[in-house]
Amino acid sequence: MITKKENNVQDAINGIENGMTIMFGGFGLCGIPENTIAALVNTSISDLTCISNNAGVDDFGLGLLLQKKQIKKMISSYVGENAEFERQMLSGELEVELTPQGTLAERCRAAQAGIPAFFTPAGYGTEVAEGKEAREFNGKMHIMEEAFKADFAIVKAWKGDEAGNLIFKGTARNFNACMAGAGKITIAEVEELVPVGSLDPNQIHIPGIMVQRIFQGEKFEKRIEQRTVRARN
Ligand SMILES: CC(=O)CC(=O)O
Repeated sequence: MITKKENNVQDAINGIENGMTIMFGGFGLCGIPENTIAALVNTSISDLTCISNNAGVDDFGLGLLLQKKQIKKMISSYVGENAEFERQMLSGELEVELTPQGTLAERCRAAQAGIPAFFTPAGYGTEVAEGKEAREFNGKMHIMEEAFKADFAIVKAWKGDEAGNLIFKGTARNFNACMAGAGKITIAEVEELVPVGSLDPNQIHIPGIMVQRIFQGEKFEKRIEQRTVRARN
């Protein structure tokens, strides 16, 4: 059996370089690959294009990479809770491509499944449709969206084994499930890395073939409450 286990996060991120396109799983502050993000923050890697549902908050998630100005472009759906993101976008320092949330998910899933493009009605007649092929299906206009092309996909799971099989917990499944296998190399950080054979095959959400590198994260924060409070204020 080929082991995909990396001994630490530094080994897991080997090969990530300036200017690359990287997908990050997570929704809200749930299921964020935070150990990998922390390791990237400790490098001088810059000019990244990040594909992620959100841009984190000021002190968590992709917000940490934004603070260090390591991101050149964000492709996201929901970006409303990060002051530094807003500042960089309005000043023109950061390129931003906003995309409907379902389209974002499907562009990941298409990349995962090897489907080059698909048609969706979301965004037709808006700025999102600019420059895209439009076609009518069943009396309704659709636009063509292309699968993402990412150098790395970085996901967070609850449990995984050395063959890369993954189990997510609760809502942390979110974008992690459609991003696993959607980059040239998928890195999975897990709360618990277990020997092959110890996961119940019926519980596995992502088969190991989608994952090239796996490691056990050292520290996972519980941040849901903090963001709920911020959002209300
Ligand atoms: C509302 C959302 O789309 C959640 C997020 O911040 O990812």
